[in-house]
Amino acid sequence: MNQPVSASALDTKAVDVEIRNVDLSYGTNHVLKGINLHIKPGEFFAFLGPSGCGKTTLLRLIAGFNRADSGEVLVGGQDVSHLPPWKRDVGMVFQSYALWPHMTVRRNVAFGLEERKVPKAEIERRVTSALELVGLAHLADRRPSQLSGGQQQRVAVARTIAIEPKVLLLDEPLSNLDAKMRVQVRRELRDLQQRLGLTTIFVTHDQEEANTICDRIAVMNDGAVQQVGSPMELYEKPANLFVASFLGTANIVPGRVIEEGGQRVFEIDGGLRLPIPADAKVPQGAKLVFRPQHASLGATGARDVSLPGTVLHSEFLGSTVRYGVRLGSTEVSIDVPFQSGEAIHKPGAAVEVGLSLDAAVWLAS
Ligand SMILES: Nc1ncnc2c1ncn2[C@@H]1O[C@H](COP(=O)(O)OP(=O)(O)OP(=O)(O)O)[C@@H](O)[C@H]1O
Repeated sequence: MNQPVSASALDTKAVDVEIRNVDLSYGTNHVLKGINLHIKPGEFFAFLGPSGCGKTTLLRLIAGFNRADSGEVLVGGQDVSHLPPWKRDVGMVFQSYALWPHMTVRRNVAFGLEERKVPKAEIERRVTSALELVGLAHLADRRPSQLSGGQQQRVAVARTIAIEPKVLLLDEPLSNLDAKMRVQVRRELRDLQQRLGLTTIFVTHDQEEANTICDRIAVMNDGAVQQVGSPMELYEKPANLFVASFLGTANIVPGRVIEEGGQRVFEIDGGLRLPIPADAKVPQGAKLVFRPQHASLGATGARDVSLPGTVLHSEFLGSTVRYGVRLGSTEVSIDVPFQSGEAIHKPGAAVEVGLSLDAAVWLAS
């Protein structure tokens, strides 16, 4: 998909997508719970969450394959909640690609346009443009079985963009590819999306995939949106423990807030204490959360507090060493930059754990 082909051959105008107060149940299974989202025109947006949290159900709702029990879906300001899929100007790429095995690549891409009774010359023009955009023009006469997984995925994308949707919906489009292809194809998808400027919604349970290609992410759990933000916002300012632990490694340390000499202090389970910064918000029942790189061992860098810990194990990762350290009664992960020739602490070693309080947060579940 990396040919320098102009996207202007296909008519794709960016629109926004709004999901308002959507609820959906399958029988007694309440799958989507009061979803509100606003996806901006031209945005590459991800629904990210664990298996079964409702991502695909929400995507299919936007496509028109599912109906909400209540709430609305707006595309470009128009309420499409009661329109069938083919009248919504949205195109969906399915996880399985759903290509016709007996048709050539060209016929697969043309099929949706023929169904829509698009004039022949127009079909020819759009199919050629879509195949050029995904870099498959030279394979137009092959059948899907004669293509690699990545190429089949591109056919599925070409077939969808040929119908000139206003919104592109991608349901785990990389899940059938091996790890190396996934990295390549996700870059191609991002590149294509930017050239087309097409509002795109991407479903994945893989945080790295969402982080690397999406502008913003809605983190979902158990049918509800937990937080919406850029990958960096979600990583640095998670709204709750679920988001903190779903995006990257987070140390989650239980304890309680106590008063000591007129100052709030956090007493970690196991008895260690650290001051809580005056401006820190600490919800009821909150736990201390920090990333492995926001702590240090021994004299490696000045930190705000120093607490005694015991090394449990270590992993040499090349540029860093990841230590498992007991802090109070909790095990935490601490990443220490590796300096050539430096000794690695052995299990059982007593260490001073330095903590940067401005990078720590207190979060409730
Ligand atoms: N057609 C259906 N009938 C009944 N229950 C369904 C149906 N489709 C999905 N579900 C249920 O709805 C919930 C959400 O499913 P959904 O496929 O939206 O989750 P998901 O987050 O996309 O998961 P995955 O990453 O595994 O695809 C699950 O409990 C699932 O079993």
